[in-house]
Amino acid sequence: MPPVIEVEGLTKTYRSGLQALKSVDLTIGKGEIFALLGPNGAGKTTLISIVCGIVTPTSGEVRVAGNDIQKDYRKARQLIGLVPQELTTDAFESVWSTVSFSRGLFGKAPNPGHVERVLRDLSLWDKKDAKIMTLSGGMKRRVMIAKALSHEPDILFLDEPTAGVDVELRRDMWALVRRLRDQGVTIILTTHYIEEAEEMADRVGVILKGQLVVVEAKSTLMMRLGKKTLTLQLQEPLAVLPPELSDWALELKAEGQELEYVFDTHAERTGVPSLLRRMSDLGIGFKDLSTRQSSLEDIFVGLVHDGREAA
Ligand SMILES: Nc1ncnc2c1ncn2[C@@H]1O[C@H](COP(=O)(O)OP(=O)(O)OP(=O)(O)O)[C@@H](O)[C@H]1O
Repeated sequence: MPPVIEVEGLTKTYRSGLQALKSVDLTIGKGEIFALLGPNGAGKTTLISIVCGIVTPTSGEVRVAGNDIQKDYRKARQLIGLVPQELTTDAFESVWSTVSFSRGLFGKAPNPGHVERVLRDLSLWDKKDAKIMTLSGGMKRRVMIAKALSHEPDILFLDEPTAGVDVELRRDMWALVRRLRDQGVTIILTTHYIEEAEEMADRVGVILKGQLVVVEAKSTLMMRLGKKTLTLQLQEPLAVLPPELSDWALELKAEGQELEYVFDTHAERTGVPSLLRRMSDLGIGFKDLSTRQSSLEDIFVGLVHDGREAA
């Protein structure tokens, strides 16, 4: 996959003195769906705003399809569609004219066929003559996406695309993102919703306090950091954990009826067979057992927690 976005040693210190990005390195390949995850204030918007040329970096380099975002700004910017977090559309314009106008801003010749396709893809076709101010919040968000796609960008940035939207729109957006990817568009989305990254992304980057702490293929991230939880449903409830089981990280749940053991699937010894043997020796029987792979959410919570502890 040839690189389409290259970020090297990127830092941003706002005038207030706040360091929002601390030497970020990141390469994104053509046609990837990349999710940038992080809590509020981590630096996600700052990072994408720099790549889109809205915020000036303090130091470092960013290239978009080989074009330096400062020296070759117009070339770089033309390749990018940005759907910002906030809705900023002209209330009095119609959907059709605002989307067509956006295309013109990038110096592209009118192409009513393309605008129609975009509006149809976003279920906006029957609203094409409606004034923006008469649309619902979800529809306005669709218009923002239509604007970002109006000039046929190779790269689409979605800054928290589904914050505050209903389930239906979220599903539509996911479907749209997949279609765009199939057409070869590279997609970078920022999100707080782990489920969004888990559902959509090929790779995930986690940003904490301006530092990109992890960049991994989603599947690798889940495997590398993934833990499994073993739940044993006990035949007889336990009031307390027997001291003989203190070698295992166990927790009693469901009023003593369940025993939960979290283990690392990649550890040389998971501790599961020895735990079961010891329980049998102690006469602690179980009716049923199940295991659950930790989700990206568990991983993320763990990372945020570790990040806070390290800070
Ligand atoms: N124009 C600005 N001037 C000063 N500080 C800013 C400015 N914009 C953002 N910041 C600060 O930079 C840090 C990173 O903000 P940023 O918006 O990039 O985070 P984010 O990860 O996108 O957060 P959120 O998920 O809340 O959108 C925050 O501490 C924020 O307050």
